[in-house]
Amino acid sequence: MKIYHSIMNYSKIFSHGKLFKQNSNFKIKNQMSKISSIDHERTTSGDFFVSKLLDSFKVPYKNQFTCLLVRCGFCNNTSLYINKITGWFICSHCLRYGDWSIFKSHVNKNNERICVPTPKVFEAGKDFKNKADNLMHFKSLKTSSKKSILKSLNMEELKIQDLDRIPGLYVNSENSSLYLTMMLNNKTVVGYKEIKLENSLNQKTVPDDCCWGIAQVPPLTSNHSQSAIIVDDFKHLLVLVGHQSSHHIICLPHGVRKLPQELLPSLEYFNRLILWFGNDQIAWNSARTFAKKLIENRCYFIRPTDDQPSPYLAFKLGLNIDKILKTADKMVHPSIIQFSTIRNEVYAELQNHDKTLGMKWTKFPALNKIIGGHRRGELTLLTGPTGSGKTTFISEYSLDLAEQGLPTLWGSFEIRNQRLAKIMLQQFAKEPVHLNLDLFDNLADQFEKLPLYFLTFHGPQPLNMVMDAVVNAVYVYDIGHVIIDNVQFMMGIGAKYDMGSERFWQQDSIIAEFRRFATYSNCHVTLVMHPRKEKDVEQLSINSIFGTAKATQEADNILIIQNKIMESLQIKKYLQVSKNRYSGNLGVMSLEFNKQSLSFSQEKT
Ligand SMILES: Nc1ncnc2c1ncn2[C@@H]1O[C@H](COP(=O)(O)OP(=O)(O)OP(=O)(O)O)[C@@H](O)[C@H]1O
Repeated sequence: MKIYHSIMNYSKIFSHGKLFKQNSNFKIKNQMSKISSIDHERTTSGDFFVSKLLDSFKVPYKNQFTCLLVRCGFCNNTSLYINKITGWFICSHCLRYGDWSIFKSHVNKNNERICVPTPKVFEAGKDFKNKADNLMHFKSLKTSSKKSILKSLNMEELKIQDLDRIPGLYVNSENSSLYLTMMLNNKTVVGYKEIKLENSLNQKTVPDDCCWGIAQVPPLTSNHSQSAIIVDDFKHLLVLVGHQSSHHIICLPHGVRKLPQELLPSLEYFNRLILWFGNDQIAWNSARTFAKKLIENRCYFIRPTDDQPSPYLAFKLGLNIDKILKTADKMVHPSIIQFSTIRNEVYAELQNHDKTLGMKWTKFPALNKIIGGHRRGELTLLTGPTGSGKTTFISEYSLDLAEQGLPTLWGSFEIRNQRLAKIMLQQFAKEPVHLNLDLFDNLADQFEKLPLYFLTFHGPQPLNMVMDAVVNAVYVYDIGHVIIDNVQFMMGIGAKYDMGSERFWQQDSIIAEFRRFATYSNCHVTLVMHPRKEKDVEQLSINSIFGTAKATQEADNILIIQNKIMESLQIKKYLQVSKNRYSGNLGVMSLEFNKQSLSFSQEKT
């Protein structure tokens, strides 16, 4: 079975800048053909077919954690990694890379359409090489310069000689910036981090969108150790290098924001990965999501309690780093557990009670009060009368979270992505963009940096196609929030309200599938649904949701946009929280619409 993946990152479209000024349809089609169409073959159970296909072509492979390792047909080294889930591949020696269809065309000798993969050119690596003439390796600096660097980083207590063993640490000639190289399989420089010493919070990763490597420091005691501690910031890496010597220490290029599949080959060597991120909810969620991608049974986690903060904070508070490392727990628990197994996790949740309530909306404080926040792994239903503003509201609601860094995937089955993006851009700009087109380029530059992705599906789609794209996006882009607008359009029943029993059954299976997906992937799913046809004057309730009771039973949260007709015949709107499984709090939030910014925000401007 061939399944075509249809995900596009809107930033890719905006990167052409003049979307609304030029012939947008043509540009978008062009972009889509590049980004979509990852040719997949899966078994009926949904597993990727790579290994089976390699078997059938008699291609020997070594089964690793996330990839299969094969002999490269171009350079003849056993250094070609194929991702087991997506089929994407790279040879760490000749740097040829591509998607599964390219690889497959090569091994399938009968195939007439052979695509030749091109070696990857790492622009950031070249850029670093150009800079290198003006850089000095940290190890070769004078002691006084090293001390002053540590002072700028507020880490004077670290021993200089410990930092000398970081292979990729450089300083510029003005002693104003540190550079930490990111390597693919410890061989090729593919990117770097630049840290301004006057303010170490001012750091950037090059390339910022998707770096294919990691920073890695080998252990002192034995180079054969296959255990690594993974951190999300260079400061944590420095602290750990100064405090322990038996594990490799790895710094991720994009912190807890994302873990691109392209850097997974660099982590294949390790059979034990200790994930030590900060002790906030975002870090904790990322650790759990990353562990799934890294293969859970080799992952251990430093649970985020007050006495186990991030490595840098632990160092500043004088805590015992070795002791904290010893608490690293396995991610995977057996099917049957006792309280002792989850005791630490429960303690961490109790200690971080406010953080476990979820990510707060900046624009909807009233919603924070009722629901607590936006939590991963939950299913939310949003309904409301036709034209009441469901799309407009959920667009702003999701944008608020994406602006705080939550990778978000939109499935807009009812309106075209261009229209949705236009709404979002107006909400982002807080003013009508069409009245001030000069703002467009600047706005689009900022907007394209948001972790927003859009399914290219429009109109009715089979559930398996949609789920396939969604599951793939979660894997590739670390999506934490999926929005489907709306379920009836996806099913192909548009605004018709007469559902036969088959339709009910179909909708139930869609909801059950998204429920399972949300729980398993620790990803929040928001489904927009039409209500049943009711008289316009009637207030909607949980029972007004389209379909059987399944939808309302499966949902964790139910949000209803209500129209209230005042005596003055004005229509006032409010959002009613009719179900909240987490805390049980129910309530209403008034919705004041600002037509200029298409916003319901309660934020004071
Ligand atoms: N509170 C409001 N007052 C006035 N206009 C609004 C309000 N909310 C949304 N709108 C406008 O109404 C139109 C329809 O909004 P929207 O598409 O968000 O509704 P919807 O409930 O998703 O519609 P549908 O039922 O067709 O899916 C849009 O032009 C939007 O700008």
